[in-house]
Amino acid sequence: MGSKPISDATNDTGKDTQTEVSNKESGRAPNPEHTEGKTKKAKIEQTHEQVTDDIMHHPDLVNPLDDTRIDIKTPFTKDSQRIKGDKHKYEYDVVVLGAGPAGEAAAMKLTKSGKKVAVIDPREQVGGNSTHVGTIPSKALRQSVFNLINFRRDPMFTKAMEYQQVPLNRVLANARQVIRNQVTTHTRFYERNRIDVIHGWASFLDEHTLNVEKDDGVFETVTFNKAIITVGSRPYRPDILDFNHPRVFDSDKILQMDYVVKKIIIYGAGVIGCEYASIFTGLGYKVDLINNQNQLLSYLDSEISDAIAHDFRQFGVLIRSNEEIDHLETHDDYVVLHLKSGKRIKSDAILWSNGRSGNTEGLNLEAIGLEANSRGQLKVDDTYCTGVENIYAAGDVIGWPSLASAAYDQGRCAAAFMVGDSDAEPVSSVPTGIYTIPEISCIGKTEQELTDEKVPYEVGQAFFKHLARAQIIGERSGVLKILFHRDTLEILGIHCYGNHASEIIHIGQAVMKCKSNNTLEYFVNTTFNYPTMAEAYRVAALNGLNRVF
Ligand SMILES: Cc1cc2nc3c(=O)[nH]c(=O)nc-3n(C[C@H](O)[C@H](O)[C@H](O)COP(=O)(O)OP(=O)(O)OC[C@H]3O[C@@H](n4cnc5c(N)ncnc54)[C@H](O)[C@@H]3O)c2cc1C
Ligand SMILES: NC(=O)c1ccc[n+]([C@@H]2O[C@H](COP(=O)([O-])OP(=O)(O)OC[C@H]3O[C@@H](n4cnc5c(N)ncnc54)[C@H](O)[C@@H]3O)[C@@H](O)[C@H]2O)c1
Repeated sequence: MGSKPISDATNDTGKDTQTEVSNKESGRAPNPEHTEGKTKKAKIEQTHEQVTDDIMHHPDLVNPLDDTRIDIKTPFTKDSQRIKGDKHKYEYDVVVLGAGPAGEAAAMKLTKSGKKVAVIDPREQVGGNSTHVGTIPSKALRQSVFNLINFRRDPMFTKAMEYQQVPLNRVLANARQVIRNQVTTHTRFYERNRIDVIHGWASFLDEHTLNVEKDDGVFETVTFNKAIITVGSRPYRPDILDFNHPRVFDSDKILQMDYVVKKIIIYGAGVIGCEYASIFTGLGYKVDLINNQNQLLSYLDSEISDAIAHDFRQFGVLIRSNEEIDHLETHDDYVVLHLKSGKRIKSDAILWSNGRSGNTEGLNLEAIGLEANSRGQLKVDDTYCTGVENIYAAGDVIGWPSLASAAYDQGRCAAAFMVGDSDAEPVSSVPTGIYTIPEISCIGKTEQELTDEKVPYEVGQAFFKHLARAQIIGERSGVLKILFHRDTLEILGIHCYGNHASEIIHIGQAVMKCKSNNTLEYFVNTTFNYPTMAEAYRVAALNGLNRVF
């Protein structure tokens, strides 16, 4: 049965979140195949008739001046070839479950490889949790808050502007617009690539059949030769908390917060907890950040972890380390968090940000002989194949690293393995990009790891406050650290703290990827634009070389 799990109420359909943009609002006709399937099929058939065997032309390329079709010289899979697909008795060559980044990348790779593809998702819009409740709204919200902070800091405006707290859902106005734009862009990708998007909850009937439950309670079956499960994840909700209470939030529900608070508890100091700590302090809230461990984001380079903890304290975050929830007391206008250590914290609201679970329980995995782990995640091999040979999985539903960036690449790779690409490689190295204020980004090894492995490394540092560009744009804190082998000068790790860190890291990543040229000398022997933030690499490289004797 493809019934929606009750605990998913706010997560996966996203219908009751205010970030969901209706088709009406976005000005786009609803896509569902169940309402327009016949018309679309007719259109596709018409296009096939227009494709003659001797001329290769793309049906989407039309000369804007005279409306004639533009011939293309390179080989192109004609629709007539594409929709015939592989030789089998099923409706689709491949069905993709979930239209988030992993599902989209898989679908695009498959359709470009000549497969007939359908994507199933219960949301009315494509984009997945990433676009509707995860990456996109949180990053757009962060940008609005970042702008607000800079606005308040600028002496030209501070006198004129009486600072007031603004409810979160008002600050989200910009995020809603970004979501609309993203949905429009991605909807076009599916349309242009002639991928059928079916709206409904998918669950397995057997290894080649899905049951799809539509909004109106109508069920439909879809048959497929192969499938990719990219159903993503949702916030983990422990039974001891009542998420229906208006003062208890998770990272999905927080986007609906429509009242102003003075103080908020964030339980869980992972990436989501830390990013929201920045957002809330930027809005002027007092934050109690409850960390189960003794260090913030303990997998980071410890200097960077110390730096973010220091800046959080400066901005009014009270970090409470090594704490664990006992229970939560809820009242109409406040909550009290009771910790196992005996502490009690009173606050206007609580944001629970302690982990996520894979969306597998509604999939009826038993019907295909698969089982998810205790976090709802699926196990896959190096080709993203599950234990069932025609069923693959990618993105958050397989666990590591649970990032939109990696989900997209995993989806594309899973599809590449599925179609037998000889150069396909699983995703193995992913940079960290944490959008706190300031940002954090890293790639490669940390000092602690290199010390444990007894690698003779050295450190080169550049502090943003000394860079001309940073001074011009008003960056006060930030550092770029390059860790390199003191004998070979090979770059082993790059750690960046400061605004634009998530962009800056990619310069170093590119050099590290060039195996034979991966040395610190690249940054010394290359002229950088001036003034730029990228200049930090040259400054850090020279700083590091001065330590080598
Ligand atoms: C607050 C927050 C901030 C984040 N920030 C970042 C960031 O800055 N950078 C980054 O890289 N990552 C970030 N992430 C992580 C990122 O959002 C996820 O890694 C990404 O969404 C995973 O993509 P996915 O394709 O696996 O699944 P999702 O985006 O979760 O999409 C899965 C889709 O599957 C659908 N689905 C579920 N069940 C079914 C079913 N039975 N049948 C059909 N469809 C189904 C869902 O409706 C959903 O649309 C953030 C996450 C959160 C929560
Ligand atoms: N900028 C970014 O890249 C970004 C931003 C936000 C979120 N994310 C992704 O979202 C994911 C969730 O982040 P988070 O901060 O909520 O948590 P997290 O994954 O960092 O974990 C927080 C804590 O919850 C525990 N936990 C995780 N899943 C659990 C489950 N199902 N049941 C019980 N405990 C569980 C973990 O062991 C950990 O102690 C992360 O994997 C992160 O990669 C990324």
